[in-house]
Amino acid sequence: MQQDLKNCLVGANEIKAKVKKLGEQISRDYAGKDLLVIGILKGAVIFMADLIREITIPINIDFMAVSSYGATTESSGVVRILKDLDQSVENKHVLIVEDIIDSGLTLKYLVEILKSRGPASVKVCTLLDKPDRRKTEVHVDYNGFVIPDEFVVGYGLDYDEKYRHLQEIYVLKEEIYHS
Ligand SMILES: O=P(O)(O)OC[C@H]1O[C@H](OP(=O)(O)OP(=O)(O)O)[C@H](O)[C@@H]1O
Ligand code: HPA
Ligand SMILES: [Mg+2]
Repeated sequence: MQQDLKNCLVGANEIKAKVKKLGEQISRDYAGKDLLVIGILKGAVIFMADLIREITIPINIDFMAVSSYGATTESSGVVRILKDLDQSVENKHVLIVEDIIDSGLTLKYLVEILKSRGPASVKVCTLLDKPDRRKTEVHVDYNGFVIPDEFVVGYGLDYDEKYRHLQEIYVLKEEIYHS
């Protein structure tokens, strides 16, 4: 496992401090509003669990599962909904929580779908942003870390469903996905 990783990009303490800051910001911005926080499975599961515990206002949570990466480091471009929300977003303020925005294709698809369902607003919170790889323009409201164009794993992020449980964010060695 350790031998598959090139270097640690974001350490556990740095993540913790950033998540706390994002939680505080979200709590301030949505005070007095009806907020539904939507975690995008599976990648966002760890970030979502930590983030919502730093939010100090009442919220509801729900999850959607979508997938466009399999055993690859490039988006297939086809975003599939594997699990939809359990509730309506009509007239609710919606905050999408993602682990990473890379090509932007997943987020663009999600924002379009959710906006078509009549929410009061749709905003986006991501832990990681890899702007060099964008294939489509997307707006991000809350952003943890801007990262370089490298494939990363850990803290929810996978390669071929592995490494999600790592506490920190690592760059994956290229030989792992080129072999
Ligand atoms: O900006 P993009 O290029 O669309 O990439 C970002 C998306 O890719 C990953 O999901 P993935 O399809 O790997 O599913 P997973 O969360 O279950 O790993 C990640 O969790 C984001 O949802
Ligand atoms: O760098 C990444 N790592 C893991 N999953 C991802 N999905 C898009 N980009 C990435
Ligand atoms: Mg993935």
